[in-house]
Amino acid sequence: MLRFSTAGESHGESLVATVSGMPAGVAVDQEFVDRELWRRQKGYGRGGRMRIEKDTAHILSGVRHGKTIGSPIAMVLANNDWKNWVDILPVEVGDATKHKAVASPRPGHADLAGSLKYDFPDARYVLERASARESAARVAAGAVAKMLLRALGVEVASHVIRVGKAELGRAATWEEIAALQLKDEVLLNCVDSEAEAAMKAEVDAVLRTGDTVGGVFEVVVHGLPPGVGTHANWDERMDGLLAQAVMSLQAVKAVELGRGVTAAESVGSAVHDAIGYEGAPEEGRGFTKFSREQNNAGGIEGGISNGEDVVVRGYLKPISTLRRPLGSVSFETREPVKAAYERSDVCVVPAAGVAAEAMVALTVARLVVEKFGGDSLREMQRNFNGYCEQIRAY
Ligand SMILES: Cc1cc2nc3c(=O)[nH]c(=O)nc-3n(C[C@H](O)[C@H](O)[C@H](O)COP(=O)(O)O)c2cc1C
Ligand SMILES: C=C(O[C@@H]1CC(C(=O)O)=C[C@@H](OP(=O)(O)O)[C@H]1O)C(=O)O
Repeated sequence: MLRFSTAGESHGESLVATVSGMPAGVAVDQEFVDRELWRRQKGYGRGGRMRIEKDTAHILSGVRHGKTIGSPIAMVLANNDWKNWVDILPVEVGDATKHKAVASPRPGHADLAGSLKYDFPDARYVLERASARESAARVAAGAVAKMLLRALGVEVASHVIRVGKAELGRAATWEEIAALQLKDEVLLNCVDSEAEAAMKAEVDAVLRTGDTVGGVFEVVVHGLPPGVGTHANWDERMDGLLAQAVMSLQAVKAVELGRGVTAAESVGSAVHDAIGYEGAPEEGRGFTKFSREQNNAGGIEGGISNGEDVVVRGYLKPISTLRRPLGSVSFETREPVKAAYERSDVCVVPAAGVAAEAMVALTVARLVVEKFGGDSLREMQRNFNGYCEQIRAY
């Protein structure tokens, strides 16, 4: 089984990611991993921390001469900011000001719920791990999953379709989304420059007023054959697994598959994707002779991939750290105070999209490993190609 986990606090020495269950023989491209990490750091609206960090994954194990060897892959990502925090982090309980204590919890962050749960006098202990700094480690792990998927012809990419009230307002093609990932400048990771300018204006507005803004990203998986995931058990359905994976990202508050949200207010005949035969789909890899003219299902029916692009949207709430903070209560005096403010992002939709690509890639890779098996990539490719041949002949 393909599994991954992360460790590390935002201002601790390093983040760690481990990935196990990868077949042997997958080429690991360090440049690709670091470019994925670079993409997660970008986007208009990020705070000062992104000028301090330059993320790179140091691979410690599981790779030899540039290829996976079937053993767990461990990666370390240094936190450059750590050196500015070494005297601060070993917190002595009680001295709030000296130790960057966060003693007036921020509504929307993990501060209050986490302090209550773990019996901490100071939310610093909680927010260090709650911080989306952790998503950098997920992106390193996701890059490895992407390299496995790529070896089978499956690609994962994302774009931004809403920031605040500004939206893309049209469907983007796979080619447009794929081309975005190659750009050397990232503004809001939107395929349309006019919509992107409107999104930038949303960020500028909150920058002026000391507020924050959320939005929606879309992750697309291209080239996945039908038959990955299963309807047979609730916890093996691809839709459920993707929803959990993307929802687990910091600040994501809703996940949509295909046109799931608008489908709820439409009639069936307007939603479902009629099935044709002998017409190769315009997009996709033409795995079978069955075709669809539209993809409202988002590439999944019955928890099983149907051969169309898998389309997952993540809805982000606005960032909770506000320059003009909401009301809170002091942990020390229990008096009403303004919530804590510290350096913060104001818009992270493009970065969250990149982190969600990683989560989607890891989820799809896990299901692909389960379906096609194999201890080496060669064995897996043989199984994969044999299955593709079988469904072509269906
Ligand atoms: C890429 C990324 C960067 C983030 N940066 C910040 C930030 O600078 N300040 C902040 O308050 N929240 C930030 N967040 C969101 C918090 O981490 C998140 O709201 C918090 O951990 C509570 O979790 P929840 O929103 O999922 O309930 C960021 C989220 C992502 C995905
Ligand atoms: C460090 C990252 O994002 C951080 C996520 C984050 C939060 O509360 O989630 C708060 C901020 O941390 P800091 O106070 O150190 O600036 C962000 O910068 C990152 O994305 O790599």
